[in-house]
Amino acid sequence: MLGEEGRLIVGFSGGLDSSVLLHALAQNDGLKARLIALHVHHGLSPNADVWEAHCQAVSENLGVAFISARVTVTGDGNGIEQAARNARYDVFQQHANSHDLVLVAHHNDDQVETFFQRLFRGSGLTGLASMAAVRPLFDDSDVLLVRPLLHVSRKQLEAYAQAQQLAWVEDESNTDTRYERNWWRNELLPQIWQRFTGREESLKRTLEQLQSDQALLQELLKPEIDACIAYCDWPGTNELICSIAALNDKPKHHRPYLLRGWLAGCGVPMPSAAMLERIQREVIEAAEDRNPQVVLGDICVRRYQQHLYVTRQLDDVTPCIIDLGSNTRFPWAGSTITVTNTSEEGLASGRYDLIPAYSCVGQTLRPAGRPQKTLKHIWQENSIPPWLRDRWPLLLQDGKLCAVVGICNDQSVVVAHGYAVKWLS
Ligand SMILES: Nc1ncnc2c1ncn2[C@@H]1O[C@H](COP(=O)(O)OP(=O)(O)OP(=O)(O)O)[C@@H](O)[C@H]1O
Repeated sequence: MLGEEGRLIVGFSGGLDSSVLLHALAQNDGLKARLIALHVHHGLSPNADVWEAHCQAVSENLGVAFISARVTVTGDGNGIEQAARNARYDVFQQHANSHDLVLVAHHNDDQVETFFQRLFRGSGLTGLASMAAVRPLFDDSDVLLVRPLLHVSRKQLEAYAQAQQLAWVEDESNTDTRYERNWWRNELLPQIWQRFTGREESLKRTLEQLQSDQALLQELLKPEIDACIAYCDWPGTNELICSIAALNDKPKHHRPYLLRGWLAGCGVPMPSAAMLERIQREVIEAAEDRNPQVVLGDICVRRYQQHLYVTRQLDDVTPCIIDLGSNTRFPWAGSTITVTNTSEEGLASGRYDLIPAYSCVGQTLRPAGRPQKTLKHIWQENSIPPWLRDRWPLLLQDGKLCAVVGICNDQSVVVAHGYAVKWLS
């Protein structure tokens, strides 16, 4: 899989698994020159600095390039595990390019733990198929994440580490059974294997079968999913939207699979059957005149003009004064507004109030050569989705509405050399 220019970036925690992976790869001189040990310092453990120093020392001993990246992670319980994983994968993405492979040291015992965790979450085929040996780092990423040790057991890794006299760090949280994975690992799976001695191979085969069933299903569904998907560029909105007409065109029993495929493309990991059912009943089938929505964790699925959208929670906005003559970028509702000089007609430089539309009730605006417009007209004419209307940024000069950012300017403020204003997502 590795092209001539590619590097092998190993996610190196300093634990047993990634220590074995890094050591084994470094035994090959050809690969060693292309190896990078990438450590993510999550700052969650009081020992985080010690682990980082350990990883650096091991890498140097092996003669492997080492990078450490510090991240800030917040949350609690299982939430913090997910937040740490997300932060880690963002770091992997930042350090890799499309020629590189990112390697992590998940092994067969991890795979089995993942399977049982998902079984008790009511996952379907996609979830139960557990971790893929190779997949894109993110759905829209051109970097591959590879798990070369997925068929190797923890016992085999321990045997290798002992034979090679490797030193590794133990994450003290690994014994904390408040974390779901640790409970499976330390409490239940040992009992299962004691009762079903030698059955690891059967479970391995089951998982392989589930993976190939899943791959086949994805291949067969891809053309149908592609037919349902369109692109949009609203701020705070995932760029993939789903056409309800296209969805309804497909057999009813295909629709949950198509919704799942669309949501996976939006980076929403494995929604449950109950969530898909709610999207169908409360959003797709809601009355015509409604603006239905279903909240799933920190995202929201909405309907607008016969399309389904995934939106983030939009940040609050505070009115501010901006100077178009000097500044060019302003944070807004988790987005950024850019104001650029243009030779086309635009706004005169000077000081403006930038306010969200909800605090500008009743104002009207007259685009050049057109009749007076209310904000409602402007939203409708430009198909602005309802959830963005209240937060849309408006520019006021001396208390008078002069521009709906990125959409239109009032004729009174148009000058020959001005500024174009754009709301970036
Ligand atoms: N701090 C870290 N820095 C770099 N890579 C890491 C770090 N922690 C974990 N990894 C990589 O991820 C692999 C899996 O680690 P771990 O099982 O702790 O992570 P996880 O993403 O929480 O996995 P799971 O999905 O199995 O819970 C490790 O073998 C290692 O390759």
